[in-house]
Amino acid sequence: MTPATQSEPVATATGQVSEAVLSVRGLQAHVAGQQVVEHVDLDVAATGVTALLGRNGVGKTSTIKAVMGLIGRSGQITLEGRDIADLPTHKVAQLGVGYVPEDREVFSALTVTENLRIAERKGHDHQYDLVYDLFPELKERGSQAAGTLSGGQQQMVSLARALLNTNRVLLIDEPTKGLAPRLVQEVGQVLARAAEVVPVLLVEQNLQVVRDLANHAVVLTGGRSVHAGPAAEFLNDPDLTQRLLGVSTGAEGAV
Ligand SMILES: Nc1ncnc2c1ncn2[C@@H]1O[C@H](COP(=O)(O)OP(=O)(O)OP(=O)(O)O)[C@@H](O)[C@H]1O
Repeated sequence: MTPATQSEPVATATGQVSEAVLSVRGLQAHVAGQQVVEHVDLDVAATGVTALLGRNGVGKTSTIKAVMGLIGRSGQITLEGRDIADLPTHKVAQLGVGYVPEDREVFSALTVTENLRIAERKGHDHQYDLVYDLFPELKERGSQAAGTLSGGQQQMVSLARALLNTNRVLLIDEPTKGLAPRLVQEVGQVLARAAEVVPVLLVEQNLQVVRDLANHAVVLTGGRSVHAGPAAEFLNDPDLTQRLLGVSTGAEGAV
């Protein structure tokens, strides 16, 4: 008998991923009466990291917020084939869509441990072993007020809160923003380990981090998805990155 083979996500001719945990089609979203997402199609691959890229203000954060139901949206959003486009945020989270917001949103006055406790989702297993294995420092600093942590440490708390619950997919918005190079590397390593247990949609401006982590890339311009395909292929095309991101990336190793 032929052993069963694990199927790998394969990019189709249109650049979409044939095996996706989360799929978005024709997404539109509004903030303060303004249409900030015009037409986004994207697939988050069932394994590894899918990067959501684009220049400032093209709608990356708004796309993620729209998936979470945090801003008004229309279009198709499916999680493992289930329609979640009309669900409120708490239901989307309950179904296993984890969200790590750009501004980290830790509760400053609460301790690190309290920040984790408050993130425990009802009806889910809570993976404290995984979290403390990834972030030993958070155990050591359990009784410290989160507001007194450094930016990098607060980012760890934010990631840990999402990883605590068993997610089907994690949406992570600019986790390395404003961090010193050493911390960028540290966060990158944590993300790599996180992506071994849960597929990730990652908004990230640091293209070296994208190069290190992402298998697939979706690129937005002006609220629209305009490119999807293998991340390495995209990053190795200096003309395309210049046109879509405004930066020219070179061959392997040079971002
Ligand atoms: N609360 C708001 N009120 C008005 N306009 C907003 C608001 N939030 C976002 N926008 C606008 O929506 C557009 C998309 O913003 P969004 O934050 O989604 O882009 P982004 O690609 O994530 O940008 P960045 O990379 O700078 O974080 C921008 O033009 C932004 O100015």
